[in-house]
Amino acid sequence: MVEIAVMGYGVVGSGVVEVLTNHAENIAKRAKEQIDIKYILDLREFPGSPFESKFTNSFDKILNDPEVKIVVEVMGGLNPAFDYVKRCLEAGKSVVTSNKELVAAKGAQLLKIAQKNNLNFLFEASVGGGIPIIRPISQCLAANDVVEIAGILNGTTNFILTKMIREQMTFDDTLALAQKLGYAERNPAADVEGHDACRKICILSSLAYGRHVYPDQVHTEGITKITLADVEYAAVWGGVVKLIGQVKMMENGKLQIIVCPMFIPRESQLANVDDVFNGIMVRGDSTGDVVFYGKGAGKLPTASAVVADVIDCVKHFKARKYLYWEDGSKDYVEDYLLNEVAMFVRAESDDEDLAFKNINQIFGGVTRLSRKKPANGEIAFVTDVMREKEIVAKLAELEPLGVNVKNMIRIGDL
Ligand SMILES: NC(=O)C1=CN([C@@H]2O[C@H](COP(=O)(O)OP(=O)(O)OC[C@H]3O[C@@H](n4cnc5c(N)ncnc54)[C@H](OP(=O)(O)O)[C@@H]3O)[C@@H](O)[C@H]2O)C=CC1
Ligand SMILES: N[C@@H](CC=O)C(=O)O
Repeated sequence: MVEIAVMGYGVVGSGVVEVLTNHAENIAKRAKEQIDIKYILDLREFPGSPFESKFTNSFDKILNDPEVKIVVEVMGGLNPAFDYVKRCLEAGKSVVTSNKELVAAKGAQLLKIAQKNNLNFLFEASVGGGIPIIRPISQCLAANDVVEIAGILNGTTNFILTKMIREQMTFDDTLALAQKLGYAERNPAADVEGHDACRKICILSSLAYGRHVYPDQVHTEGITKITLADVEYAAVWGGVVKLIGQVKMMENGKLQIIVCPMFIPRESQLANVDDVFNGIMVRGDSTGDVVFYGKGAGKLPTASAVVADVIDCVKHFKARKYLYWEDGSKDYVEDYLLNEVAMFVRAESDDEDLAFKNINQIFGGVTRLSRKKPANGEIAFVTDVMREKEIVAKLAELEPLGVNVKNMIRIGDL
């Protein structure tokens, strides 16, 4: 019998307890040991719960109980999660977490402590919810040099964009529904401002390239500026708008990494990834493109990934699973303004013909887009591929000529 503790009884934590309870027999067969939840840590009390006797609000009780060999951290956030996880590892307990904020900020440090103590620190659920992606990158694709990873990494924003496009639901109503369904972060700004997707691409990059990429090194934009006009222009252009996290290894050894909404062509494998689903494309030098698809958020899909890690810990008490990356460095990530990109631009002008005369002169030609029922003075176009800083400079030149930019969306080469 292996005793474990679950810290956090929210969406994911309650799912973990449910999966471990409902599938106890099969899980025991796969782990070759019975798994017992000895404690559930939460700030709240749950009177009448079938697990009432297991609840505690004392972390020390878990930390100081030598019978507890594995701790599942599903509280979220950095504090006190970092302190608790670090102390559990130092006390000889393996840790499983779904907390991407923690892994993206402190992964290298926690992996080092786990390695030093010959323990496991596993986080399959931290990227892609129920989709297996951490193991495939670290094990199944290990023979490849990873050329690029690009994906729809946030279920909430993909759900919002899908509902806005298909059902004309408002942003606020769709976000409220995503929260009710347990998809959104406790502070949903992390979803809609792109920080959650940023944390996930940082974890994937760190894993694929062996050095920590910190969230503040990644240029990140969310979906709050996307309007139905942009969605219509994407369709006219021949694609859809998706929030994408993308990383490529450059020849100079630096990473090109970004999180932002992109126009992606209808033929792209990611274009039809809708609702709460995530899609992650990993391009290996030997495999070519490998695409992972599934539910990226929600109670049971996420719990499934957490419990799989628990089983793996039980099976590997004496042999560490190899997950590791080194600390990062300041100059590891290329300035995003140096990236080569084509850009969709939506702007406003009093004189459309004059505006396009100036735009064509300054950009040396653009592709003009038009939609049915544009707003008064609305103009839209797609630039050729050039360094992003050149695009920004050219748009700045156009401003005094009466072209006021309303939104810019990168064209994804996916
Ligand atoms: N929801 C999802 O689909 C997914 C979530 N994740 C990640 O999993 C983690 C958990 O997410 P989720 O379950 O949705 O979050 P919830 O907010 O639903 O659950 C967190 C739980 O932890 C409890 N908690 C918070 N701080 C403490 C503390 N100091 N001591 C004890 N208990 C505490 C909370 O209690 P209280 O409510 O009383 O504050 C709450 O019950 C997050 O890191 C999230 O990013 C990952 C993949 C998918
Ligand atoms: N809020 C996240 C939850 C899973 O990681 C999302 O919507 O993807």
